[in-house]
Amino acid sequence: MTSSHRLLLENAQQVVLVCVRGERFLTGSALRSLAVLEGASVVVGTDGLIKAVGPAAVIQSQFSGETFEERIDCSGKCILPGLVDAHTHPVWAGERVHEFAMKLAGATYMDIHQAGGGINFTVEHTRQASEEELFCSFQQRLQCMMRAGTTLVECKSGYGLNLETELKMLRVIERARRELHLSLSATYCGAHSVPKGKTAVEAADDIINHHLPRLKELSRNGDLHVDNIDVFCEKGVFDLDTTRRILEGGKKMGLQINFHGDELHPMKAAELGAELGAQAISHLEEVSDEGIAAMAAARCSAVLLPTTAYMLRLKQPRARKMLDEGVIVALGSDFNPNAYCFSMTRVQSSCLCCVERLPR
Ligand SMILES: N=CN[C@@H](CCC(=O)O)C(=O)O
Ligand SMILES: [Zn+2]
Repeated sequence: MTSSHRLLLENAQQVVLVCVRGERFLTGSALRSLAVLEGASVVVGTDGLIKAVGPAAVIQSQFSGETFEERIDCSGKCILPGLVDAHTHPVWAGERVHEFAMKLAGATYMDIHQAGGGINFTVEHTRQASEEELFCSFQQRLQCMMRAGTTLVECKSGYGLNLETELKMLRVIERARRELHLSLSATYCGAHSVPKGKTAVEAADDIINHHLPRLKELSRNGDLHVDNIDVFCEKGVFDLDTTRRILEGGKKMGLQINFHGDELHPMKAAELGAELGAQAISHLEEVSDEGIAAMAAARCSAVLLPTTAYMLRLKQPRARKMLDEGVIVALGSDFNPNAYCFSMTRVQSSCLCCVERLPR
């Protein structure tokens, strides 16, 4: 009996597989020899999963007599895996274009933040927005990302800070996970900023005593799927101690640690993340040498955000040093109202600024 498949991508000049031995990541010198097949075909099954990849002649004989809903002649073309955007803040209301003028006039990210703008401005607008309104703008943003080649997006909450709005944002992400054709990783980021009227310690207590237990309950019932916990560990936001308490609380309920660290000031966030078994730490413009070594040993991924460093006029993260030390390096667009970039190919080309050339 002949079986039917969704798609045959035939005879591509190149198929980029990245790795062929089931590796979850490549580090160090392995990054110099990506797996690339010349003259190859790909078969996609009716479930949307890849059924076979191999030399065009082999695939042709293996699948002769079988039917495909669609066949695409890929001669002269290159097939790439979908791009992964490992850090975004895509659910929000309230444009912040006025901040660009402030930055051009010399204000730093923290000047705007401390004057009540930045994240605080977005929090006020996001609290007022309806769930439907947030979903519609989020959906449009995800479509722009998909058009730019992204197929998996890490999406953070963090513009609510109170439980009610954090849950509203997570429900919007949950709905997109169920309704849209791309993969999402959901991150609870209730410690994105210290809410007005609270100290960082009070905000941390509220998260640990109220937010996390409610998230646990909703996850247990299958109402929400949250994968990661995040904190903005930064001078004037959450210091190392409050960051540790919040991350440990999240880890205890089964969330992966994936947080903002060592962005504007050296905080020893990388050292903390390595100690806590973090899955990933983002930014790292100010990471120490010891932090890099600790991340490499702990197999903790560095999520670099070169377009943000460019837009905020920060120094670029030391990607070459991280790669040479064996750190797992990933990239993110950091899409947010202050860093409006949908495209991972744009991020990749900006990253050339933070990776010095390899010696030949
Ligand atoms: N640094 C903290 N969070 C975001 C910015 C969010 C915002 O400015 O709204 C970042 O990763 O760059
Ligand atoms: Zn961020």
